[in-house]
Amino acid sequence: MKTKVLVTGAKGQLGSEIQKISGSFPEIDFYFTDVEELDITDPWKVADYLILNKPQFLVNCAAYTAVDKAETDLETATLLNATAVGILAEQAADIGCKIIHVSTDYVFNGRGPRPYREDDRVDPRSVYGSTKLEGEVLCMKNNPEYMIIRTSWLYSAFGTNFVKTMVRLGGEKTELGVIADQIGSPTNAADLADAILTIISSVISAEKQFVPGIYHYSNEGVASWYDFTKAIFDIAKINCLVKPIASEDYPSPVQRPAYSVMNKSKIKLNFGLQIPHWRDSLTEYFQKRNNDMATNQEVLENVKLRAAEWLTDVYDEATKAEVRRMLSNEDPTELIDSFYRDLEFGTGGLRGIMGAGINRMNIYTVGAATQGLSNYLKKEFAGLPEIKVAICYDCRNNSRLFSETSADIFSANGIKVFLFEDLRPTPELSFAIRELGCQSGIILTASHNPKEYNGYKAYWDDGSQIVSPHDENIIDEVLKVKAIDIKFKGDKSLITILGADMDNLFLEKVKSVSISPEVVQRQKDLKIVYTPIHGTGVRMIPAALRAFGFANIINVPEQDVVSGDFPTVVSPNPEETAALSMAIAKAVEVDADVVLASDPDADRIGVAVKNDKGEFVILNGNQTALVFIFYIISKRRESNKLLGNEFIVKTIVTTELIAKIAERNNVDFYDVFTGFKYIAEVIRDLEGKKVYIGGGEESFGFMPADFVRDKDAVSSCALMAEIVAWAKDQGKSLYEMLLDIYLKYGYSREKMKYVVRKGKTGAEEIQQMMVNFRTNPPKELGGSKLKIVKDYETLIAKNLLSREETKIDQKTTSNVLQFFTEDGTKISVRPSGTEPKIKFYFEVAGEFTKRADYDTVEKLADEKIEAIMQELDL
Ligand SMILES: NC(=O)C1=CN([C@@H]2O[C@H](COP(=O)(O)OP(=O)(O)OC[C@H]3O[C@@H](n4cnc5c(N)ncnc54)[C@H](OP(=O)(O)O)[C@@H]3O)[C@@H](O)[C@H]2O)C=CC1
Ligand SMILES: Cc1cn([C@H]2C[C@H](O)[C@@H](COP(=O)(O)OP(=O)(O)O[C@H]3O[C@@H](C)C(=O)[C@@H](O)[C@H]3O)O2)c(=O)[nH]c1=O
Repeated sequence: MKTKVLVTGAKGQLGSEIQKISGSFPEIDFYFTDVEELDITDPWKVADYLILNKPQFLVNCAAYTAVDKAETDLETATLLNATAVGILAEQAADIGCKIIHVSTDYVFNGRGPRPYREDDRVDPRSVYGSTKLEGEVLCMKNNPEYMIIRTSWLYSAFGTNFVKTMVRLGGEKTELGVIADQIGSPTNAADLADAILTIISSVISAEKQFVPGIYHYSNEGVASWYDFTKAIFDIAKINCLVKPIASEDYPSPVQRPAYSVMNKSKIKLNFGLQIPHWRDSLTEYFQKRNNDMATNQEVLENVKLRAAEWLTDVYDEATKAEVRRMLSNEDPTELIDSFYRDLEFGTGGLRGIMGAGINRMNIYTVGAATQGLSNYLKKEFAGLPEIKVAICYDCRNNSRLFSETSADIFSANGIKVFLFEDLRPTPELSFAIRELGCQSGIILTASHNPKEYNGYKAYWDDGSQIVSPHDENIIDEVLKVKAIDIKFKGDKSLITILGADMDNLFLEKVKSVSISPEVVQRQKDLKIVYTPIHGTGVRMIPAALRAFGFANIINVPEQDVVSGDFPTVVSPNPEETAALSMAIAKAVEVDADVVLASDPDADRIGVAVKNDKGEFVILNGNQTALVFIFYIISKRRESNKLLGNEFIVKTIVTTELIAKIAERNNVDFYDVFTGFKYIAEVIRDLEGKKVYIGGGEESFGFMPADFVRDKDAVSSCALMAEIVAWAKDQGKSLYEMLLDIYLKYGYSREKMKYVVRKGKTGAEEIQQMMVNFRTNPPKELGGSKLKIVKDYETLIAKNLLSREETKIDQKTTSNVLQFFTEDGTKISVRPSGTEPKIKFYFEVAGEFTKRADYDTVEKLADEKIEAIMQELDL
């Protein structure tokens, strides 16, 4: 699970720099807020936000920084720099969240004879300085887990600051007087941002300790404002004469400290930081700025040309108006983002932010996808008298518009369309494709992405997402389509609306997933809290639970509201505690047996259960899959429903315990590449020969039956409730049952970590990492010898001890490497196909023989994973 870090004042200089580098800290889940999202002076909003999102760290970058203005605005400066800090610190402490608060050199009087140390006497000489000091005091008092980082003379590419003012004045004037008797250390906010995140990261990895206290951080070196200006003009090649002046020659409401150099030994020592000299950092600042400007100019010209094409009559008026607005906006960011590349139709379909432009989800990009798919279907199924597709959509904004547009386009191409009357879960689409004998189907959904996104997934005639060779072929067709080629004018006679009839057929099938109806009957009052997190699950999952026989389904009314804005959550992702927090609160209130959740398109499932301390904890994806497989096999065995021709499927990065359960029970099992389309492929290959009884992967997805050929949260929620009922029937909780599984089959702990490397150089770095792992695999991991290396690119498994090589049984190759050690550790490495990431999946075994040892065993396993991560330099 990632560590959650809340950043307040995130649109200021420092906050923006933190945002800019946040991608390099994949272990952190960032929550960026500024006054619109979280006004830190509002105690109620702060309390709600913290309780809902439960960050582990809070970095406060919000402040009143207008030094002169503060002199006549004591009230606001105090509220923001002092009172609000006290509130943040206190409320953070209430939820066990550490606070890193940023303060200033202006807390000193500026008469120091040597660089200020953290414990030197404070004596602010301005309202800004004294309110910041008050904030420090309240922060320390209200949260024992605090770090105060005092910095000085910040500048950055964002916001207004001394560097930007000087560049502007230098361009306007031929001569400038700048104070030479005030000495300090200019600080590039990018360096401070990096220092803060490095500190947090090293605390997360337990490499360093969070030692509460005050710390000083600025760039190395000393300068007067005059020296600083000279350097700015020098580096930026600005032709303006700088003259040194005295403080009294530059009258202002606040006389700035004469000397505010700070001693930084403490922060350097405690966290091993290397701090750049201010002059080097300033040079780098201008280099970056120049590079950005040059690239931006080139990109901008190109983007403007592409945007101009969207002003022709092929596009509707609303779209044209939107493009005109972007073109006339002084800030070109939105225009660039919307037009700098084509939104890619990949093997998983489309996914992107909604809006006008070639890199956005809109009726033209969706239209091109549908037109391309139509062209391919007509070639591929030319021999059929009729081609049929099913269309489904989720709760997202525009999902309905995009599905209706697609229905028109398919029908305009002579294809028969079955369109759901209203939102429905992804698994129901998969079912409907099979039930209606369609050749293809699409769903408009962006799964659990943020609300700005939408997406388009394409399915084949077996109800599975498209696989090779159709995926590449469809991509080729889509790439050929131009806006003018899209046939938007639908043929309504070819469009049939699907509704309750299909729902009933689907529910009948879902009901057949139940293995122990008698247990459900006995435990029909099981208290189940269920949340659809504003998505499609609300349509079918409570109905599925009732169809199984459960009668006590407790909802979270606020989250039953269907909405593409996901108003009660930051991210509608059922694997995140924040998304489940309302459901868990409800579960605590009613003392529920289980919390179930589904993501917006109801393909993925979240499960929370009470642990031995009575707290609700979320099962990870491996645990969920493990529980399902354990139950399915055990229960089938118990009721003589294992006939010998059954099989299960998991993905290669999913826990090996599942394989163990299958092996010990003589059930065939297959290991496939990540993605349910590969699980579906195995089912297709074994159709009529063997019986599929379940399959899943670590990504919180499970597929209990083959009438759906994708992740299915509808059947999964109902079956998970049955499992909880089964455990309860034996006087156990699901948590206890999970521990039983570990006791019987062995304990393993899993974790995933990804490393982000952006841009062209990042992609090269990721490739290089894979090359290094291939040519020079680690000899030992976590104190145990490496035994087997599986390379899915060559499909060869090497036993390093016996030197034996065996072939891996997979239909295609994939850029994945796996390391297995003698003591049962498995590490899988694979670059993401769609994002600038390389993913590492860890699984370590543990010695677990007594329930009472569980916490210790888990802790040891976590430590082992951390140690391996360090060995791999992650
Ligand atoms: N700038 C400097 O030279 C130095 C700054 N510092 C300290 O470093 C920290 C970061 O400074 P810097 O990035 O320059 O500050 P900025 O002024 O650039 O950013 C502060 C941010 O806080 C936001 N904000 C204002 N009111 C609220 C509110 N009620 N709730 C939430 N956010 C709010 C501001 O929004 P809006 O702009 O809309 O008001 C702004 O985006 C501060 O603590 C500052 O005191 C220390 C030494 C030097
Ligand atoms: C524009 C200008 C400023 N100056 C002087 C005035 C002042 O003493 C000094 C810096 O001016 P500024 O107003 O940019 O600096 P100021 O806003 O005081 O900067 C401070 O901001 C707060 C938030 C902090 O915490 C401090 O560390 C410090 O960075 O430069 C000149 O001498 N000539 C000029 O033309």
